[in-house]
Amino acid sequence: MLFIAWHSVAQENSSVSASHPVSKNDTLPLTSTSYTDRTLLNNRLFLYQSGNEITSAAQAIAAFKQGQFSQNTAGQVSFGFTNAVLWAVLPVNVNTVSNSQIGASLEISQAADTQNIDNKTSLKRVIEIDNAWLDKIDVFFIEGNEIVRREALGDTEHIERRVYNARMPTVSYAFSPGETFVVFRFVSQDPMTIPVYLSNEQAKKTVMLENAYFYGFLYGALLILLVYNLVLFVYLRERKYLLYSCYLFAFTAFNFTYTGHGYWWFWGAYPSVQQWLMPALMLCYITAGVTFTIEFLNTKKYLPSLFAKRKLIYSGLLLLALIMLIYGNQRFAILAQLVILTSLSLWMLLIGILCYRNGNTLAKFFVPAILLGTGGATVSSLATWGVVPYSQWAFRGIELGMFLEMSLLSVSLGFNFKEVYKARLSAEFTSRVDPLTNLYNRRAFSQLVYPLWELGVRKKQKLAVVLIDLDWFKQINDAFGHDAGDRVLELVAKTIKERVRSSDLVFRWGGEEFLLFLPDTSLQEATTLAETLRVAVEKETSGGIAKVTMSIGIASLAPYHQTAAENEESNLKSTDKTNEMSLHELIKSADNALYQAKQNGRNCVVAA
Ligand SMILES: Nc1nc2c(ncn2[C@@H]2O[C@H](COP(=O)(O)OP(=O)(O)OP(=O)(O)O)[C@@H](O)[C@H]2O)c(=O)[nH]1
Repeated sequence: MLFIAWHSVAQENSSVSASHPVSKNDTLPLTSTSYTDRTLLNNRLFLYQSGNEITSAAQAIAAFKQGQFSQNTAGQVSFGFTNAVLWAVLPVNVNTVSNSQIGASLEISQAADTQNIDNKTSLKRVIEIDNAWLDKIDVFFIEGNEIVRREALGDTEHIERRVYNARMPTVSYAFSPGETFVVFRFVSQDPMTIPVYLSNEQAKKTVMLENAYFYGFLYGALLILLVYNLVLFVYLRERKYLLYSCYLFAFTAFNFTYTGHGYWWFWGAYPSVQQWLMPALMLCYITAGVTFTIEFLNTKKYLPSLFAKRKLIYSGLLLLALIMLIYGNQRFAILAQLVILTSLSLWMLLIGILCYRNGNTLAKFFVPAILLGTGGATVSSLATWGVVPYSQWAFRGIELGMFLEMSLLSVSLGFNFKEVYKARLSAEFTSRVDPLTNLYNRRAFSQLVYPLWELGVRKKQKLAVVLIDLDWFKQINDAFGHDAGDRVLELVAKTIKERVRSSDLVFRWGGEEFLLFLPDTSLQEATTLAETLRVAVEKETSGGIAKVTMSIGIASLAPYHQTAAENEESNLKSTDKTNEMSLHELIKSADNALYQAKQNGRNCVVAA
């Protein structure tokens, strides 16, 4: 049936000449129990790399049988950047007769692995090429002299051409008893890393499940970090968080291109998109990395020379994008950007170190984070180039490294959040406090007093306002200097603050004027306190720079007995304007009393 299905496709290639039989040792002996686990097959492949003379699978098999292919005994996985076509042959032998052991294992009862086609028992296996970015992958299955099946698995093909639904190019085949040649033809402008795996269906499913967990965890974590940082951006309005989210997003999108998730899930129906998305998203990732580094490390402050040149850097990236577009060669684009990607990591590292040396505490997270990311990416690149032995974990180095990098950067942004929060609290505090006397300033008045005022009025409590003005203070300044005047003001503030209740609010109301807001205090109690303060300040200052006396005016809110209707109305309008007016009037009244105290010869207390 497979033969019929693919016969028409294979017409041009269908005659295979067999001049020299292949030695038995060269073939892959396949039994129902062999190669069930996922096995890297590269050392069983025969390779032909000497040029582009071979143009069809038939020619490839002929050349193979003439001994023009050489066995990949080193198990080579990486073939670098090459425009050349790479042909590979995998000879497979399902032996049912001569070997009793093999024959015995070929029972129909091994239903998962065997299949009965035309009364012949076949062995079903899955061939997987563990690289999602290869442009063209043609796989031919040749039995006898016939090409019985051909699959086109590269990412320049429409995804619907793939019969096997998997992220990586995969084909499932039932090998008939006897000899089958699997011929591969690879073409790509990207780095040619070609790990070929053989397994049974179950093992393939297990690997897919493992990958689903791995990428589920990776993308889940990246998504959480992205949302977390977006929320922080909305809350804190700090561009750092937005840029970090963009950096995360750019990495994830770029990752989608080379892991094959993008092709598998999104743009498989538009294969030409994939070819340009890879360099385009790599460029986005680089730009996001540069912008994030400049902002995150606050280079404006810690490395101003770099900050001044940032436009030059962005222009360089734009120029690169233009050259790539005009040059129009994906291979060039990928190569150029791989060079820049490596430079980017080293650049980020260098900027991190310089900013750290210039005192940026955030850089102490940034440097190890970039080291982790770069380390992972380097391992992956080296595995891609074949410098370190290929393994799935080496291939995933970039993702693991980036995950660690992103996590560490998130920790540092959390740390930054704490710093920003502390700075904000301190800014809020300083904006409400007078730096000379450490008393509340006038700005803090409405924030602190109105709620207490509203509550006091509502609960019909006693409230008092005390206005204090130092006498002849100008003379102290004139006689001893402004600094000496400041010391006196500090001493007066301290003396007052030490003698009031913690529930009382003390404000520096003007230059040498203080206001005390005393909740739950009657006029009588406020007068007693004012008298105490007047005496204390005179006493405390008499031994210092200059003796200071104070004039004090007091006003109080006698419990304001509202009628039931008024009460209900003020309950409804808790921010009733009349309350504000009343407070204003109360202060005015204290001010009048203070004026009276000045008129009475100063150094006295007058209650309104
Ligand atoms: N050293 C110092 N002086 C201040 C400060 N704020 C206001 N002053 C001074 O306080 C003085 C207030 O002078 P006046 O308003 O004439 O009042 P006065 O000399 O205290 O006289 P009376 O209030 O009438 O008793 C001015 O000389 C201001 O310069 C300050 O923060 N430090």
